[in-house]
Amino acid sequence: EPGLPPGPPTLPLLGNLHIFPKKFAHFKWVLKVGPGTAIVLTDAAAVKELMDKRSGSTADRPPMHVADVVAGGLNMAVSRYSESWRTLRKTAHTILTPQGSMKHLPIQRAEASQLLHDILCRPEAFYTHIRRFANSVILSVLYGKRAPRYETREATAFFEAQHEWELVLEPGATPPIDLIPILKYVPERWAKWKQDCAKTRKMQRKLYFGLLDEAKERLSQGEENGCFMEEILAKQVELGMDREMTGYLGGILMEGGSDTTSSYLQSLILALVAYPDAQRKAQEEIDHVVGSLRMPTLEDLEEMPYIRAMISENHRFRPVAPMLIPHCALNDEEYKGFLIPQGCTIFINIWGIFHDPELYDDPENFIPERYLLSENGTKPGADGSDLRPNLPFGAGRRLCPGIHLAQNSIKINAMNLVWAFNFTTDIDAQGNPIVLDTFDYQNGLLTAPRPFKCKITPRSAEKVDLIKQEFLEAADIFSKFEFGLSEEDKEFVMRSRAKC
Ligand code: HEM
Repeated sequence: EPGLPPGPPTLPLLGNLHIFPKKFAHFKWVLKVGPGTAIVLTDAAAVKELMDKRSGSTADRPPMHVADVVAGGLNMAVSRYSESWRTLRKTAHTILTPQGSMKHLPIQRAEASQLLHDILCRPEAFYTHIRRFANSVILSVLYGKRAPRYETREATAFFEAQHEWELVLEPGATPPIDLIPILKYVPERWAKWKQDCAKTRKMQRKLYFGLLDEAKERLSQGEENGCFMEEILAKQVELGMDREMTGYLGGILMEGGSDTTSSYLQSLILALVAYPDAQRKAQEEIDHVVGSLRMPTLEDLEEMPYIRAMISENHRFRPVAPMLIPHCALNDEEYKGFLIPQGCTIFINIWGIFHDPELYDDPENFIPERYLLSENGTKPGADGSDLRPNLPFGAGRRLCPGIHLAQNSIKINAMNLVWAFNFTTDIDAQGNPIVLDTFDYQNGLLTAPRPFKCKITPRSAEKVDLIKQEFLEAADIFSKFEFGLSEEDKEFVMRSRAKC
């Protein structure tokens, strides 16, 4: 089409939907998605100009009928640029400020100490320990109620609801309703997608509103513990938040905060195993700054440039959301002579940017040192001025509102893990090393490494003692978040403490 950037030829109706990459995408130009146009930005200068500077024009999301059916348009991450989105977003910001997020540091640290302890007890289950950690932190921060086990009722209900939701969202899972709106009117008995949406809606509502009501109940009983929902409930009218919005805000923050944080940490472990030199350097640094007689604290990170570089490198190497979440143009925009038409979908291909050999030396390898050379890790002579450290968290007005909370979790755990353990290649039943494939990732908007095997061993007896001690001391903090635990949960809590 005249004025649009160059793109591949299109098929009638479905446009380029058939070639839309399901795997890690690394592509540049325009795709036609149905009758609408989709533009992929793989250029930091374009992201800065169009997504950051002209964010007022590019902060919409593409229409998504299934999201309206499942969450009544109140799922903040995919909802249109609307009055209700602004209210949800403003409410999230009032609580998730840098200071607000620091308020939750004690429970984040306590949960991080359980993560170390869980890994110590059952290293082979590290992958689900991490998932539990991330979910329990966000449950505690939002609703004041933790999940001591991966199998704890709320954690399971969340993972199951999330799984259904992801199935609904998977490309090809639903007919192209947003392109052919008449499909909306097919009766439910002939439209499996409608049944799937109804099921997802039911599961999400049961969990989100159930947790909200429990927090409300505890508040009325004078059992508050400073969680996010208590603050919202106290200011509900002033914030313009009704019950529906409050329920769905909790839901999206849980969705946004759970598997993203765990994906990051799972990728970090994958990288540490695959790049033993980087692991060794991080360990040397932390041993020098922290030693074996105490656990690391957030303040220590200031003295650990290598570990800070490793954290940035992990975001670059395996970004959790390689294409962010698609944006949509509210107005026609022009960029370098090309038209970005109103209503077009905009993918921000940060994967492509982060793996651009023009910007990075040897981009396909995990090399923390690059972030010691320049703030954005770019190679000598390359212009990195259009990049910014929080690019993995999104762009413009859609920038991740959970960024401060997420960064605290990442920092604490990155330090803890390299301080506590050696991560090495495991061997299979025949005694051969299990070589990890650092490309073996789950597909989707959000990605995570598929479960993988590695060997995790504590680095010293002193460290084992410190982990146990810190975990025992965390019991006090946990007790404020342990409500309505099942018998199995209680037994696990007792048993794991006794094991110390
Ligand atoms: C490693 C951790 C995390 C990463 C890498 C991450 C990344 C992202 C990205 C890339 C987006 C899309 C931004 C865009 O479209 O431009 C996003 C949106 C969002 N994130 Fe996060 N996130 C993380 C953790 C969290 C946490 C802990 C929370 C909640 C406390 C959260 C809540 C959200 C929400 C609600 C949105 C939707 C915002 C909107 O559309 O207005 N995220 N995140």
